[in-house]
Amino acid sequence: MAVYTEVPPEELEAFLTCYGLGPALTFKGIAEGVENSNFLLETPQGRYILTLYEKRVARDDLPFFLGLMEHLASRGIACPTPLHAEDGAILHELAGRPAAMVTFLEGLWPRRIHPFHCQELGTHLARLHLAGGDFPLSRPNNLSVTGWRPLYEACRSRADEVVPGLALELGNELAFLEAHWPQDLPAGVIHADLFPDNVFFREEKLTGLIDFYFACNDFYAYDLAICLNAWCFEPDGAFNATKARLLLAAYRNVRPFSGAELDALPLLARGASLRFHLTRLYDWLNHPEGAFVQPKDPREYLDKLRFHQQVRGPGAYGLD
Ligand SMILES: Nc1ncnc2c1ncn2[C@@H]1O[C@H](COP(=O)(O)OP(=O)(O)O)[C@@H](O)[C@H]1O
Ligand SMILES: N[C@@H](CCOP(=O)(O)O)C(=O)O
Repeated sequence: MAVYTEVPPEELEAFLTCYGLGPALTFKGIAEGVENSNFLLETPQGRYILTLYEKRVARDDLPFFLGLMEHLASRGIACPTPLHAEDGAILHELAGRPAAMVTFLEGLWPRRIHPFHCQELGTHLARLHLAGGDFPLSRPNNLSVTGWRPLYEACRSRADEVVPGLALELGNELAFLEAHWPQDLPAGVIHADLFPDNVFFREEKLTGLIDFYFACNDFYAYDLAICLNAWCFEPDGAFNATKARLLLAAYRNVRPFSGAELDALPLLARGASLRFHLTRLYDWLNHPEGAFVQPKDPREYLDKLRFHQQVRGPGAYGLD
């Protein structure tokens, strides 16, 4: 359940008045999500999502995230559009937290991934990358290679409680990635967390991309590597090369990638595996007793990492 902060009704009413909206016909906390408190709001003017930003989202990053959504939406990307209040600002305060309202997107995220989902995703990811090309703000990826060692060090002493020998295995992988991480692939704004629960579909068409709160500037192909991991493994852990081929082929129909990007994919996929393994491992080892958000299993991403360590070239992802 991701409602960390409750909103008193009188504060909500005053907040909505600032947007020229109101009154709330319904106002419900949304159980899904991890980072922030989200509410579905119905008003006579339509449906909106109200988000209160919790501790893990830095306030200074909010202009980047909200500005990016506005920029992408204005270029036809199916993402939430932030609402401006009557004072012109997007970001306000509610119940003691930074707060914003965005448009509601139709569709549902897929609980079971079919090949057509991967194909649609590839097309829309490439469009997102192109549309972000002239976004004027930038934000470094603090969860790229330089961010992994502090996370590793924070987990190291207890990692073997999760998998015997894990601290050594991760230490070796980290050293390898630090030594070989690419320097100069094509880069720009990436989503950086485009998991199935952040992508909505209706019938077989993609209708929405949400949750831009890890978006940053990094290699475009790293975003693809994140998606390969999140969309192209079956629940039993097997890699599905057909899904990967559809994802990558649809992407390159819109934004062709260079030979260097293609060659780097196995390494980027290892890095993307380590990134999500480490954040999950940290949360697994540090979540408070009785917390209402269940931490995700870090072992899933260890298995993905081990798969990519065996890959010898992009052919394993269904490409030539
Ligand atoms: N713009 C939107 N339109 C429709 N539903 C949304 C929208 N934004 C968020 N949601 C709903 O809220 C849930 C949590 O949102 P998300 O951004 O993933 O939260 P968190 O950042 O806390 O992980 C989503 O799974 C979805 O059900
Ligand atoms: N996608 C990450 C966790 C981030 O959660 P989200 O609800 O903000 O997408 C993972 O699976 O580890």
